[in-house]
Amino acid sequence: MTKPAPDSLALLSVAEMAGADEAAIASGIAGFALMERAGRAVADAVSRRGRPGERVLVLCGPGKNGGDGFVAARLLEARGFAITLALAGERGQLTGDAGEAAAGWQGPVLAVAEIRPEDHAIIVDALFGAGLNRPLGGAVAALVERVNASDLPVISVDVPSGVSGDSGMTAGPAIRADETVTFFRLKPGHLLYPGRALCGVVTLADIGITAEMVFGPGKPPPMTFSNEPALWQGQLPRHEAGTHKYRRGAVAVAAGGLAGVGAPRLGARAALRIGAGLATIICRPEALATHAGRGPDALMQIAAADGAAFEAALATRKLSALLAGPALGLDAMAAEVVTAALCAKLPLVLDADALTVLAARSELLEELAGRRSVPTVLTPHEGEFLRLFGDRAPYASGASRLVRARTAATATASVVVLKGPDTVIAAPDGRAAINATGSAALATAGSGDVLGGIVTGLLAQGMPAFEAACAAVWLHGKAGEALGFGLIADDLPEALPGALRLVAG
Ligand SMILES: NC(=O)C1=CN([C@@H]2O[C@H](COP(=O)(O)OP(=O)(O)OC[C@H]3O[C@@H](n4cnc5c(N)ncnc54)[C@H](O)[C@@H]3O)[C@@H](O)[C@H]2O)[C@@H](O)CC1
Ligand SMILES: Nc1ncnc2c1ncn2[C@@H]1O[C@H](COP(=O)(O)OP(=O)(O)O)[C@@H](O)[C@H]1O
Ligand SMILES: [K+]
Repeated sequence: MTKPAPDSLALLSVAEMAGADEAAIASGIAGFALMERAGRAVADAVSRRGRPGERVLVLCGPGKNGGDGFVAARLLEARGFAITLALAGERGQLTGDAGEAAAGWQGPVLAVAEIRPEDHAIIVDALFGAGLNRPLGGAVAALVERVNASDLPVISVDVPSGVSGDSGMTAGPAIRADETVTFFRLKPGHLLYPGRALCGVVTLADIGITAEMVFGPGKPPPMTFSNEPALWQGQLPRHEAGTHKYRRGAVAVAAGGLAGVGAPRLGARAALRIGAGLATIICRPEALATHAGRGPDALMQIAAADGAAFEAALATRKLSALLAGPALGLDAMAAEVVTAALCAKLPLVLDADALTVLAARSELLEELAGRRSVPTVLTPHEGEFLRLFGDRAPYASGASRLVRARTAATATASVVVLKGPDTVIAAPDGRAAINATGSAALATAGSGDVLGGIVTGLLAQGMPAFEAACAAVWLHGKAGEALGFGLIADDLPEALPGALRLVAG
């Protein structure tokens, strides 16, 4: 039995956050007390950026997000800030806790159409949060455009107005914040683009909701996480002094012909760097001499002329995991290799050409992967995902990356790594993690081949598939961060020892 994932890394959907609020209220905290603390956290964020006497514009919406804004306005005025407060909607609309918060504000309430953001030093965006249910329109949309054009510091309450907390997506205009103050736990929309970029710095505030209230005994465990080491660090491979190379795991990488000797080698090199004991390239006969003439010398190579020879090669190498895809090719032999790989009883990573070979045949993948008793990991980027699963519901590119990755993982009984600046890792059991390491420096040829090799190397060492994929994505990102711009994919495997030191126990 593995330890459950730490709830501190949980990302809560909007509905789960509403449940957390209810759980807190059921345990005896008044809803208004939560709002009071939320408003105070926002006021504190403003106080850290500004000085008393400065003009602060507080934009309030008609729901509880607006309620937080009214509380912040009251506290900031008491601290000596000069407040302009505008309300999107009618004061009479504000009910419950938000009504109580509005009643505590003694100052004038202006209409949004009258507001000139540029007359202020700081803007608080408390227009819409978890309750956003349609695109911003009318006077509010126009105000949002004026706020964004003002270039003034904006602090958003919970999420930038116009951003979905569940998906990070926008369906119309949205606030571009410098800081977003949110409560208890982050939401997926804080980590998924474009939400992540629109949030600015995210500040997580304690408003009195405790983990015990929300995740205590009898409550469903969280299923969505921020990809941090605490999620998988305990499952990283550990090797005792007496180990030997086969115990550290033997990786094979299925390669193509002469046209693509680089990509599989990047994968194999990464597998060795992450700790696999051996790595062998299985290539077409015409590429064997070229592979043999290239470094590193630790790599081995054998030739296979057809699918049967490939299967035979898999059987002779005491293998622990297989990577198929980088520069595999798209011909009939590549298709045979992919089928053989899916039928072999070996933990498997399918990337690049292997995913394209299966393009628009996701039902074949579902059938073959569904029969496997050992882990399968798919590592598509957006283009490969689209080719494989198409653009229809529930995979349509208009749907959240989190939903699409999860749906694909369940359908294919595989761990799906949907790559991008906000890579999503999803397991067939419903768990998912969103990654935040890395930078645009990783958007370079061969970077994904290295990632495939890292996952394979961790699988070869016996790490469970979801944790292996999460660890690989995080470490790949850290290797990219350490190298920065100027990196090429060849550098990434060499930066893995440094990234590993960050998490070595
Ligand atoms: N107990 C709680 O639930 C807590 C909630 N808090 C705050 O409460 C917020 C959620 O409050 P609500 O559920 O009231 O939701 P919101 O305040 O986000 O929005 C509510 C209202 O806006 C309307 N609306 C949605 N999209 C619109 C659009 N595009 N144009 C015009 N109107 C639109 C909705 O119909 C609804 O009436 C959180 O984001 C957070 O800021 C905090 O006070 C902390 C405690
Ligand atoms: N802007 C970005 N920020 C962070 N990581 C990125 C960014 N763009 C790409 N990456 C990462 O770089 C890798 C690129 O992989 P892939 O698209 O398969 O490239 P290739 O096929 O050239 O190897 C993925 O791990 C992806 O998550
Ligand atoms: K907001």
